Amino acid sequence: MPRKWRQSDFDDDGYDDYDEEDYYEEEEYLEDKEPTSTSSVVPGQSQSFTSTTQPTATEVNEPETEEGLWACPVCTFDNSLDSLTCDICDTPREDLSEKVSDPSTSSKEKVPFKFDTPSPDEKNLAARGLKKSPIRVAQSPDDILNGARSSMAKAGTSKSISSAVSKLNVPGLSQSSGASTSESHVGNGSSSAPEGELADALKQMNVGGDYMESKSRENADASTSTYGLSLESYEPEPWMLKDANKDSRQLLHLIVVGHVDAGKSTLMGRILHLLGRVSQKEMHKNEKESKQQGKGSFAYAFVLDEGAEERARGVTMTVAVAHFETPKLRVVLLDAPGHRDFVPNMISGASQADAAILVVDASIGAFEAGLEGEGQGRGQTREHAQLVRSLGVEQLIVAVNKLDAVDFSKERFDFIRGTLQPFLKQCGFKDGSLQWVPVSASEGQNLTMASTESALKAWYNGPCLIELVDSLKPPPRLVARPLRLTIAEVMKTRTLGPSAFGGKLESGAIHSGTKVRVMPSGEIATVKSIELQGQQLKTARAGEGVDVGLNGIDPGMLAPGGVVCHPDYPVPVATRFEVQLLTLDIRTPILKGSQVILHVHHARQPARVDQLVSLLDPKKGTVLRQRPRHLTANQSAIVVIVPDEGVCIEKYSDFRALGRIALREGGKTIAVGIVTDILERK
Ligand SMILES: Nc1nc2c(ncn2[C@@H]2O[C@H](COP(=O)(O)OP(=O)(O)OP(=O)(O)O)[C@@H](O)[C@H]2O)c(=O)[nH]1
Repeated sequence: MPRKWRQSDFDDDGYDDYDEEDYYEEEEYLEDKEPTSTSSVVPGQSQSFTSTTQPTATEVNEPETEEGLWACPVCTFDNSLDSLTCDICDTPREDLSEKVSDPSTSSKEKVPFKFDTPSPDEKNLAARGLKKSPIRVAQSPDDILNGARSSMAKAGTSKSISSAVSKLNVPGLSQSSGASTSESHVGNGSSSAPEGELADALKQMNVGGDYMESKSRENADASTSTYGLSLESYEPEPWMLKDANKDSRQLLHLIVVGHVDAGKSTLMGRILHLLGRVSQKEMHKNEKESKQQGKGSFAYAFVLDEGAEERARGVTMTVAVAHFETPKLRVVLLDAPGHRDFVPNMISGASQADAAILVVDASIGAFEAGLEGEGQGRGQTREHAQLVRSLGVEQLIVAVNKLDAVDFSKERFDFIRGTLQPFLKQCGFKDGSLQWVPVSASEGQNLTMASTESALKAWYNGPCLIELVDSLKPPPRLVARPLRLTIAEVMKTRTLGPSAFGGKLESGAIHSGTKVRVMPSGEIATVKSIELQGQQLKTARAGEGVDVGLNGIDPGMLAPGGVVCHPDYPVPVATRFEVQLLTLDIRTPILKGSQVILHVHHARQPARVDQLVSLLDPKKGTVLRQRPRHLTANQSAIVVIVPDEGVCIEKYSDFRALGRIALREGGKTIAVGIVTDILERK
């Protein structure tokens, strides 16, 4: 029933020297702020969960504003009226926007690096937009479509749709209006204010020589894209928005991460079984096979661990994909491998995720091994938490598993929570986006209904795991942006044909017959058919994970890490780009010329650190030093990366999902970062 991504299983850069220490021990560079809202689930209340699997079109998310709250125009978070800026992304409150300083006179310092907070250029954009026009985000998808239709009727052109959409300022739907959100800002030209801001910041840094030369070269290139059109000129077609809100359930990609053997697959296998997504026959088969292999306790894990080697070793190696539904959500479940050898596969899965469950093993010694680590398989609780946050996941459920092994002890649960919470906050998870739940996967306790175990009931009457999942909020979907469909795996099936792939629509939409450009090759192809869980779809929109068959292209042109795009608005294939990095707990300094493995969405390839541009104060973001000689642990810096081959990448401020990177070396993640500029492209 679950699907496996068929990427190469092992990281190719060796693992034996993996070493873990406390990250961020000295410098808390990620600020903690207390958000104002938490789970909407009523403690103790059980809900029914269906397991229907009919694929439907993606909905457009609908930000709502509740009384006594103000909705952030950028991230849609509902803030208390006491907050002058958004608790999530720091955007100033609308009615205070007049007080936002003019970007042209604002400080040219780089702000502290925080994932998913606006970059300096995003902040300026938001500030300008807020000044120009009040932003209303509480529009329903129907309103959006009606507005778009009436605009269209008046003008009789598809152009009106984009202007109607941009007027509505719905995150993910707005185009290039001044009031656009960080996600909807689509400029890449050198003339844009953010670009000027960056150049000014770089001048302030007094960066000279070849670096500035290549910057100005890029600025000249950037005014027109590879195929002659700037992203700002993009207009969505009517079919992209039609029926976009057909399904009342919103789509959520949920990744399950955690240290090896924490019980991730067992937990998810058990949940799928309880929700009726695994037949009795299949379960009997799993029980029989696990017993035969002397691994009786892995019967539920075998629901997701389908590979022969995975079953023989009792270790998840690739990301398994399964689906289930809750009252509010259609959940795409991504079961990630916990073993350190398969972290690259976990990164690939995390780059698609909207939210995560971090599974922690409560057994004595096992929790400690996941966090601090001794011996071979150490510290993936730590590494996974950092990676999912750095890859854009904000909402995290911590499932404290195997509580049966510690007699459902409240003290043990409290100890784990007390130990892990400060670290997760340092990683950038806000208190309000963190939820904790005690569970036992093997005993089936507190998963889809309240626990029946008296030792647990004695001290816990909060929501069960699936209720917490139901309370997660899917992000806005970028339906009205140019198509970006990342390729996760390449396949060949009877129905999809020889040139087929599975991947996620990060933006835009496709239907059969759509012409697309496959990057990095630049080849044009036609969409033959689209499938979701083996069933044909006419249209797929941003947020969907689908399988797509193409006509008119050689299968050799498709590879994981590629991106299928609108023919006129292809993703840049960068050969040199600038990133704002955070180094992790590294023992070997990063030098100019250091060789690394670059990970971005599903792409991974060797790369070189070409320049160390500046070292930043991790708290203030101000430049501490230009051209540092090396980078050590827990530092923030601007660096230039040169991949061995061109890589499909976007500026973080243009398309977040394609602008987050991780650098690994020697089997260890050494730095995470965001793309701030593309300096050279193919
Ligand atoms: N006592 C106890 N054992 C559990 C529980 N959940 C899982 N296990 C056991 O833990 C072992 C590992 O479980 P898996 O589900 O394979 O763990 P995993 O985290 O998916 O492993 P990887 O994906 O390989 O990292 C198996 O023997 C399970 O039976 C639990 O709630 N209680």
